Amino acid sequence: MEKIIVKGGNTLTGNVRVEGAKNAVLPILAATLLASKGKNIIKNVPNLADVYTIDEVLKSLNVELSFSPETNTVEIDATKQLSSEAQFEYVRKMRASILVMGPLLARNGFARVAMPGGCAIGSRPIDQHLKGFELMGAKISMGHGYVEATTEGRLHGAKIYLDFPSVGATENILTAAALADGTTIIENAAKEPEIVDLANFINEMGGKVVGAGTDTIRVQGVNELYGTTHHIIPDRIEAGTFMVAAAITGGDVLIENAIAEHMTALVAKMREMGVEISEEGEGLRIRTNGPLKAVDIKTMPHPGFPTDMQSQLMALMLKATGTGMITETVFENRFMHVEEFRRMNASSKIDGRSVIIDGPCELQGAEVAATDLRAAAALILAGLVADGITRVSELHHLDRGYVNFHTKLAALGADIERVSTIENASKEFQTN
Ligand SMILES: CC(=O)N[C@H]1[C@@H](OP(=O)(O)OP(=O)(O)OC[C@H]2O[C@@H](n3ccc(=O)[nH]c3=O)[C@H](O)[C@@H]2O)O[C@H](CO)[C@@H](O)[C@@H]1O
Ligand SMILES: C=C(OP(=O)(O)O)C(=O)O
Repeated sequence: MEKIIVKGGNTLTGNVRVEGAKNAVLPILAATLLASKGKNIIKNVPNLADVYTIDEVLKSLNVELSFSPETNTVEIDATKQLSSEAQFEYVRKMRASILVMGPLLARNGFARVAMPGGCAIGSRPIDQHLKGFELMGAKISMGHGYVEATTEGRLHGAKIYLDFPSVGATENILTAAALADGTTIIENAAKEPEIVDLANFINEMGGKVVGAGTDTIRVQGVNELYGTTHHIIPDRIEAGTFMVAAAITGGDVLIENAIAEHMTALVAKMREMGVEISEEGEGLRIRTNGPLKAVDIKTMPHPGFPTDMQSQLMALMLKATGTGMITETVFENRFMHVEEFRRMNASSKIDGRSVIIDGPCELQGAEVAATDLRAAAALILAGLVADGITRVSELHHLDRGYVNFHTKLAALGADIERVSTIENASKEFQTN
C-alpha cells in the first residue's frame, strides 16, 4: 500500500505548472472514435491513470493508439471497423468510459456499454444521456448489466432539453449529434470549459457545432469527420487545488497556465476570504497576508462554484476565522471527506446537504484515507498546515486526477513524500 506522508508547517513559494485537463481529455479521446478518416493527434495529455483507462477502452474497440507521456501526446487511428462494446472492467474503473457511447452509436449504429452504477459521491444515473439518444432515434435496452443503444441507419437531429445541465450527457449527445442526419439542439446544456474544448475539437475534425459554452448548443450533423491535431486546455481543478495550497500555507505561488476566466467563482470566493489573486504573465499569482475569513459556498453547474473544488475549499475553510457553510447541490453524497477531516481535529457539522465549519481549527496530523479523487487532494492540503504528520492512504483516487502531486508540492517547499509502505519511508519524522 502506498501513502503520502506530509509534515505540516511549511510555507509554499515558487512556480507550478498545470497539466492538461482530465475532464477535457477524456471526452476528447472518446470523440476521436468519430474520425473515420485520418489520424488524430492530441497534445497536452496529462499522464493520469484515467488517461490509461480510456486508452485501454479505445484499444478494446479496435483503435490503434499510442501515448507518449514524455511528450504528452496521444496518436489515434480509428479508421478501421470499430467494435461496439465497452466492458464492465473499464467502466467499473472509470465512469467516464460511458462517453464512448455517443461516438460509437453515431459511427456504428450500435453501442453496448456496461452500466456505470453509482460511486462514492453519488448514484450518478445516465437517464439524460439515454433520453438524448432516444430523441435522436435510438432504441435503448438494458440487461445483464449492460445498456444497449441501436439505430436503423443514421441518428437524426432532435431538440433535446436536459432536465439538469449534465456535463456527461451534453458530451455524449454532442458527439452522437456530430454525425447525425440534420440539426440537434441541446437546451439547458452544460457550459463547462471542457464542453467548449470538446466542441472545438469536433469542429477541427470537420464538424459543425455552435453555441458551446452557452445554454443552447446547435449541432449540424455531417457525413464524415477527419483526424486533426488538438491541444487540451489546462486543468482548472488542478490549478484551483494549487491555489488553495498556496493560500492555506500563507504562501506566494505563481500557477503557470491557469486561466482565470475558467475559474471565476473560485477566484471570487477566495478573494472574499482574503486571498490576493493577480493575473501575471501566463498564470495566476496567489498570496495570503493575514488571517482568512470564513465564507458561504454553494456548488453549482458552471459558471457556479465547481463541486470538484468543494473538498479542497473545505480544507481552506478549516483555517479561516468565523463560521462558514458549504452546500453541495450537484452530488448527493460528496461529504465523505468530512469524517476524515474530523480525524484531523476539524470542527464541522453536516446538516443535510450543507456542512457548517467553525474556524479556525487547530488541525492535527493523523492517519486518513482518501474517499474520492478530490478528497485525496483536500486531505493532503489540510496536512500541509496540520500540527505533526498526516498519512494519506487510498492514493489510487489521487492518481486518477493529479500528475506528480506530491513532487509538485515538494518543489514548492512542502515537507512531503510518497512511500510504498510506512516501513520503507526514507525519512523518519518526529510525530510531535
Ligand atoms: C469526467 C468528467 O468530466 N467528470 C465531471 C463531470 O461528471 P459527470 O458528467 O458524471 O457529471 P454530470 O454533470 O453528468 O452530473 C451532475 C449531476 O447530474 C446527475 N445526472 C447526470 C446525468 C444524468 O443522466 N442524470 C443525472 O441525474 C448526476 O447524478 C449528478 O448529480 O461533471 C461533474 C459535475 O461538474 C464533475 O464533478 C466531474 O468531475
Ligand atoms: C468526480 C470527478 O471525476 P469523475 O467524474 O471522473 O468521477 C472529479 O474529477 O472530481
